[in-house]
Amino acid sequence: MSAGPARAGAIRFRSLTLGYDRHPAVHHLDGTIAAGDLLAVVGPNGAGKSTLLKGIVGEIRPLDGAVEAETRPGAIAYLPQAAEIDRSFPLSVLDLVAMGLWRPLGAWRSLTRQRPHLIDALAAVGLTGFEDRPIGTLSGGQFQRALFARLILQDARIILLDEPFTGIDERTTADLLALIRGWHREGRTVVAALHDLSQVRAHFPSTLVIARRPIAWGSTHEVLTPPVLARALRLSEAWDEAAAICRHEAPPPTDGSPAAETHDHGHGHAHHGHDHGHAPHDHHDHHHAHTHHRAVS
Ligand SMILES: Nc1ncnc2c1ncn2[C@@H]1O[C@H](COP(=O)(O)OP(=O)(O)OP(=O)(O)O)[C@@H](O)[C@H]1O
Repeated sequence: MSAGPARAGAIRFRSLTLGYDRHPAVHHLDGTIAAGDLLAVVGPNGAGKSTLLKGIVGEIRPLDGAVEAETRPGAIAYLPQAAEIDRSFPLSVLDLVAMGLWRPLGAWRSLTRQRPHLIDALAAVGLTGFEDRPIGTLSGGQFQRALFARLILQDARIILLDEPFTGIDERTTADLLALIRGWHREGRTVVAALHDLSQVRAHFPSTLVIARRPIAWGSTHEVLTPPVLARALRLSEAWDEAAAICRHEAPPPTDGSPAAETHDHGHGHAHHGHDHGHAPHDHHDHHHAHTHHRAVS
């Protein structure tokens, strides 16, 4: 891990602890996602994968430590889990995809000149001719394609995907994986929370295994081993939801260094809410010592 500010496209964690209502959900994560990495985040249900992505994009603020990434508006694109996206809003496919241009253009600028880009993005996801369809009439796979078209237009250097293939048909999954590989070839940083380990092995060169805390981080073939997965499951099952105590671990290797499991070193310390003293969703608390920190590269 380098000592300077996070390089453009890189994401650095400094003893990061994230949580809700003062209960930590991800503990003491240290390390750097290298610019241009294609990283899978895997772990049992409730392991903190979604929480980590929300912490990176700044939707929730650290209880402790920091995330450092590029601060330029639009530098990070984030696709939440399908369940978190409201499809009942009366938007056309074109309107939905055009939202990807809000950052570069502003919400109310004319899209007329951008229409060719929108049409190209729809073609890239196999939705040519769907421009005027209300989003509520799309199948799950078609809706996910439209969201990927929006990501194309966002043109972000860092792309975060939360379970992008859950409930999605095989053909759509294959097409969207091809888009992700294209983003990787373009040098973008892609981080995806995933649960299909064979998919991870086939398409993602690096993997971070978490179970509320980092278990292993490195090249996928070194990380996705039976002992690591068994340990993640064991720790996850043993997790006490009510606990406000965590154990600090040695940081896992990052940036392509050989994978290794992380180990407890018995340094338990308190994570009581009053030690941190702020509501995680209060984005206006400028006085708190542990604000979400996104360093300019
Ligand atoms: N908005 C919230 N408020 C309170 N607790 C939450 C909230 N969102 C998540 N949690 C809790 O944080 C922990 C981590 O959840 P998270 O959704 O990050 O896990 P995950 O690995 O993405 O799980 P899954 O694979 O089931 O989606 C869980 O105990 C969950 O109940």
